[in-house]
Amino acid sequence: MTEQRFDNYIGGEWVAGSGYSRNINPSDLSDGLGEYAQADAAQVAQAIAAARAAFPSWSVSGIQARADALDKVGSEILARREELGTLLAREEGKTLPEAIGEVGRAGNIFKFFAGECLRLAGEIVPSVRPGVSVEVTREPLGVIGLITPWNFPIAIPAWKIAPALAYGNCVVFKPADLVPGSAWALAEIISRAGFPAGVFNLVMGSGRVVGEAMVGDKRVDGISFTGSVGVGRNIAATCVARGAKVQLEMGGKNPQIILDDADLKVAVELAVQSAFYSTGQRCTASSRLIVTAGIHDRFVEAMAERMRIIRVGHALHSGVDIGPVVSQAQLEQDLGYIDIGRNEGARLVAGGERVRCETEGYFMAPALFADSEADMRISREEIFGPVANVIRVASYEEALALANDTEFGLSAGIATTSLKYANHFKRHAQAGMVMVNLPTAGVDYHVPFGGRKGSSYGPREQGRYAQEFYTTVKTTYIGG
Ligand SMILES: NC(=O)C1=CN([C@@H]2O[C@H](COP(=O)(O)OP(=O)(O)OC[C@H]3O[C@@H](n4cnc5c(N)ncnc54)[C@H](OP(=O)(O)O)[C@@H]3O)[C@@H](O)[C@H]2O)C=CC1
Ligand SMILES: O=C(O)CCC(=O)C(=O)O
Repeated sequence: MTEQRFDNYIGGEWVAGSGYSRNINPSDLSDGLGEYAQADAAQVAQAIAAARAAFPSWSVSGIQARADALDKVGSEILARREELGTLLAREEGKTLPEAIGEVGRAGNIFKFFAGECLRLAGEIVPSVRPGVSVEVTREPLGVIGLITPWNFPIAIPAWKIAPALAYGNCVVFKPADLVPGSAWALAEIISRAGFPAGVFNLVMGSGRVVGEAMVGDKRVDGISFTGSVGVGRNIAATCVARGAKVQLEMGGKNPQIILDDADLKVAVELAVQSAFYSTGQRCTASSRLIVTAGIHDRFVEAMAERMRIIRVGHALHSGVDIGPVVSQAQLEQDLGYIDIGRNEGARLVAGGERVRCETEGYFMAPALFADSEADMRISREEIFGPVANVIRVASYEEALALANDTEFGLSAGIATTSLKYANHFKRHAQAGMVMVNLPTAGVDYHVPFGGRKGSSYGPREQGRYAQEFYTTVKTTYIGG
């Protein structure tokens, strides 16, 4: 039976791809979600031209119209949360409750930025010259290329598309080839929300073809990217060379410190959440559990006990805690790190093997290593799967030093009942986001998101801080 075909959206029209690729359910490889268009470079150029043509009038469009359209998108996403969550869980493999939660987040983001349209403010400041006044205002950046990863198929697109449109930009959006279904559903909602033709365009296809064509095109004024460090750095190099604005969200090797005085139950629960939920496929996941000696053995034992009741299975089945890994390549990467950890001399406490379920999919048991050292590859490299390791330290000071000893700086967590250590950590953790007695993953949608060092580049995403990337500042001097 032939599967339904889903086309690109360019200049207000649905346009057939130059080819199609099949979207497959990682929980059940016999389940196809449809065939999704693959754009070629010519179609990308067409989408950029449509966005450029729409920009002059959209950039000065009324804020009420923008707010209404964004609010409509948000309302429809929220109303269809279960259906869209099912689609998302089916194509990406996170569990249904996680997927419905992500869809809810996407809906709320559109509603938040509907409000932000009305709140964009400027400044009037006195001049140092008599008889002159100075205005500082924000204007849209222009045409923005958005490149998103597979691990949050609707929330990450939402937190890039909504602010881009709210502040008057036109968008060319390239979702990850592994998860075009949620992106297409979002585009379809946007196509009916009242945005003029060309303001929003969807071009599906591979990073090598579609992504590179967008990044290299001089008519694209800015690129916002989330994904791997290697791809992000190449994108930045191209953008900087041609003077385009660039915003990157990349990897993490987020530390989770557990101090002797932590509540053991709280510590275990947040470590399980940070390391294994969403199959560990979050840039905010923690795969580095840094534990002080006084609680270390009790913590490892309690983790092993807790992991025994984690249920791995089909993302749509009830009672499942952790769905499959997203793809064969990612599964091989995760299992490869199990071998690397073993070969480095770390002790595998639990999990790490493939799991057979009633359907054929990319299932693996979450894995915990102990007795690992800070300089091992499993302690330093982002794994992006359900694999965590415990590093024993003697003191809070050693824990903090290790937490900061990484090329990344996205999220950092501490489990402690000590206000003194919590406050010190909050101040000295070299990360964009700090979590006290909470998992390193799982963030709010209305406050800044992003990191330091190798994790991020450019202005923060989300909340009102998003305007830093999606607008450009103008200073106007007015004489008498
Ligand atoms: N920080 C995060 O949230 C994420 C981090 N990662 C990390 O990256 C690793 C690999 O995942 P992967 O999906 O391959 O990540 P990538 O960085 O390859 O993909 C992210 C996005 O960039 C696109 N892309 C790929 N190559 C190019 C290019 N040359 N020019 C422009 N765009 C491009 C991808 O397209 P397409 O996939 O369609 O080809 C996708 O849309 C993971 O194991 C994990 O470590 C991955 C996902 C999210
Ligand atoms: O932890 C979260 O809520 C967000 C994580 C995220 O954005 C990511 O993994 O890319």
